[in-house]
Amino acid sequence: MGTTLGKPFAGLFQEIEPRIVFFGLPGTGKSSILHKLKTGEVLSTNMPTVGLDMESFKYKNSSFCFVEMGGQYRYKIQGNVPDNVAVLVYANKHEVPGAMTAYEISNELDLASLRQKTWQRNWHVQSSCALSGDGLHEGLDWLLKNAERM
Ligand SMILES: Nc1nc2c(ncn2[C@@H]2O[C@H](COP(=O)(O)OP(=O)(O)OP(=O)(O)O)[C@@H](O)[C@H]2O)c(=O)[nH]1
Ligand SMILES: [Mg+2]
Repeated sequence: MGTTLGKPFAGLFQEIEPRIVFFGLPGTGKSSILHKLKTGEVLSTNMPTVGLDMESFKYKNSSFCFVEMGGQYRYKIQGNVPDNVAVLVYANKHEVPGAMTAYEISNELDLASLRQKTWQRNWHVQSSCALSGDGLHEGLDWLLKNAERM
């Protein structure tokens, strides 16, 4: 699943607070990731997100506002991601036996060639587990560092 970070980091939104669009296949753990980041707790419900949902929280003195797009097919969004955004891919459920590594996923998505074609769009794949919290803050750290450069 991917997140794109907009400006002040110029890009998807022209707002004071950075907004992050969070999308991915259904059931990949988007709501679980946001809940864990916001509360430190494991999300106890197992309900697909209807339409979209928004979660805001602070991390390292920065405010994050995530807009989760429900992953079910009927909520599928069309359109292109602008070039000048930071794109973080959470490779979630990494503790599940047989899960692809971050390296395998970046190969599968052919991120290296994408970086050459649109040099402004910076990508990163972060392995994560929304149950233990592994990798979640590392993803935010990457966003903070890379958004500042845009
Ligand atoms: N094993 C494992 N299960 C996870 C992980 N993250 C989420 N889950 C489980 O995956 C299921 C779906 O999680 P959600 O967070 O609702 O997934 P979602 O991407 O928000 O789904 P939609 O809103 O339908 O797009 C739940 O049963 C979660 O407990 C993880 O890192 N590891
Ligand atoms: Mg959800």
